[in-house]
Amino acid sequence: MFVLVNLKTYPCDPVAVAEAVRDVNETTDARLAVAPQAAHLERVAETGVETWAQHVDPIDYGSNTGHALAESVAEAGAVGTLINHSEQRLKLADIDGSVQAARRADLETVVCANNPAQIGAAAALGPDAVAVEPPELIGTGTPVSQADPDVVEDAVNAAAGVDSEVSVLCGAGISTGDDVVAAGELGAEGVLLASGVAKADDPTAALEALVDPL
Ligand SMILES: O=C[C@H](O)COP(=O)(O)O
Repeated sequence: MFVLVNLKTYPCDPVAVAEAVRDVNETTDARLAVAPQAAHLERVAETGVETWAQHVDPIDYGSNTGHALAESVAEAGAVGTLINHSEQRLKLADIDGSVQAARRADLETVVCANNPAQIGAAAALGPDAVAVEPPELIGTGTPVSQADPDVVEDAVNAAAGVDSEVSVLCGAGISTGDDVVAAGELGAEGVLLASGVAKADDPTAALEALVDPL
């Protein structure tokens, strides 16, 4: 299972969480990675953890003030990027452009979507993976894999119907090992989570509990 920890803009210490993700990754067969804010990418990548960006824009080098250029994100140490997170929604054409920009910079891609129909559309753009996240469950601690299993299964089927090479993650409310196991049983190859680790008093303990049953 792929466990991708998004730090959003939570007021956590990004390096401390990155070190926890790096260390717990050494103890498990699961693949763990962390997605800090753009301003923290370099410091996080220096810990040796697998580092992801939270977003890249559909742009090339040039006059694009305030945008995230895929090449710069890669130079800062990211090996992958989220695209179209529920908190950073893009138009379809811009999702396509961001996937292409990420590919140009050799960044792995996870395109997020609200529901199975959007997952099918996202999969058609050729990302490495898609992540289904019902917005109403994000940050609630109510896990999508248990509260809304149909949305995960339907997303897995929607992606498979478009491109069987695109793997499916699920996210929203995932915070325990049981939630991750449930996601796997529904066909997800990974989970995207944030508050369960970024807001934990002890991120290492939270991560250990997440991967314990895997
Ligand atoms: O990127 C992560 C997702 O939005 C899930 O967030 P959450 O684990 O706090 O529900």
